[in-house]
Amino acid sequence: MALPEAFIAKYQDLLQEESGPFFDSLSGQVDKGFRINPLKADQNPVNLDLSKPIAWSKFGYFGQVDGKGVDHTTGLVYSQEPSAQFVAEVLDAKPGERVLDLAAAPGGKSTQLAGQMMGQGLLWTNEIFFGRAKILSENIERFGVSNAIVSSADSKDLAKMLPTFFDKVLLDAPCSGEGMFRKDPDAMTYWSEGYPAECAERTEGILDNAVKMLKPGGTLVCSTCTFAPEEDEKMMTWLLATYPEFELLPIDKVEGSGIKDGRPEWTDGDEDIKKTARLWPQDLPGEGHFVAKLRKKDDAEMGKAVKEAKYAKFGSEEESLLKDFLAETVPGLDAPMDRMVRFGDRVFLMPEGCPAFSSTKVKILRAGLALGTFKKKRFEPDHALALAIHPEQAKQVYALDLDSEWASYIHGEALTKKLDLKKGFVLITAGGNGVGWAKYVNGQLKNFYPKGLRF
Ligand SMILES: C[S@@+](CC[C@H](N)C(=O)[O-])C[C@H]1O[C@@H](n2cnc3c(N)ncnc32)[C@H](O)[C@@H]1O
Repeated sequence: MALPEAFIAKYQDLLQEESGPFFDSLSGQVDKGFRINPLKADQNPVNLDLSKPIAWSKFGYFGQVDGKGVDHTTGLVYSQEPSAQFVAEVLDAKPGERVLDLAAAPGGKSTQLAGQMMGQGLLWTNEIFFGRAKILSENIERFGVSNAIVSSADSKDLAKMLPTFFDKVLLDAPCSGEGMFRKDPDAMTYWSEGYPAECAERTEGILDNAVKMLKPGGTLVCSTCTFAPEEDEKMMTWLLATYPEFELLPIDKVEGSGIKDGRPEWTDGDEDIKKTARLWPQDLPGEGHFVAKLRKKDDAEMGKAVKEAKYAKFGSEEESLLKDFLAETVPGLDAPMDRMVRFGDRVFLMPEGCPAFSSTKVKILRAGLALGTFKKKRFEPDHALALAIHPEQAKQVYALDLDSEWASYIHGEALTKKLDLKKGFVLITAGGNGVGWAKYVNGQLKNFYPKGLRF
């Protein structure tokens, strides 16, 4: 791998005698990782080995996921580079909190935060580019997240809509990506000597909006996957000088992990910057990352109050259709009528304390848990519901035989089988977790696995 000459010169100068091991590590092997999803009922993977845990990630392991295997398809695992798994651990979202992931696609950190929140509270996950937001939304669905709003918006429009709304905000900034040179050599083609400064300018603009959405007393985590001080330590120095209501918080570097302090000498020399964290590929089995944790002081200004969403009541015919569906298909689901809302023909179970969607500039791709769709005199379950519930919440369940039935189900085929089931919807499971729906009719399980996902 030929590193850009200006990159070599820059890090020889910054790292001095450490630069040898640093450059050597960039031609070393890439360590792959994944996380187990604590939202799922059965947390024992079918095909993955859990013998190599990642020290800094509660549900993280070293290993490579098969993107077409049972573990990935049921949302039991999320494939994520080991160092990247440290970021959400630092934010440490709690059940019941309001959490924003501002630059979230494809969803590595958002799915990890969702696992910390265990379905309680509100996870707002945003991506500026609509195409990437769609991928984020699919990953949120596969992971079985029921309390997320997925949006596509510029941070300035989101900040107008949600001032001082969140307990915790993550900005995983779009950066110069130097930390990914080894994993993704294409990242080098975008790089030039001036690129980190350009990225830093963009990040300042995003941070101007991120800080507005955080409550007084709230926590902000900023991360990058670059080594560039312009986007890391210097960015934090800029933030603290521009927003004096913020202070740095120390990060637990997990003894023995190889995670290092930030470098005061690469910014204004203030020793406080050591509270930030650097993950270097020469020090640990992972790619390059930077993480900073900050607190907005309690006496910081509050923004204008954000209105809570109000939902229209269902007509009596629709309400009874919906109630019958829930009783006959997912009797174990806690779905109060006052949190259900209809968008077109689809019905969603909204997260608690959801704000009103008051800006047309903020496009909402997913709101809470999609329950299903009204079809004339019927109600059909949504694929998202199969991934979000545990098998014991469903009235009828059929566990696929992984050797003889998995491939045909995922391919969209019906299964002909005499089963002790009533006519109606059946949750199909694989490896102990929901993977989709089927309808049992006349000794046949009609396949409801979405056409766009079949393989
Ligand atoms: C480092 S990536 C996020 C990775 C993600 N957090 C994860 O863990 O999967 C940064 C994201 O910022 C988005 N982005 C680019 N320009 C942006 C801008 N001006 N404002 C907000 N986000 C932006 C990129 O499209 C990209 O998805």
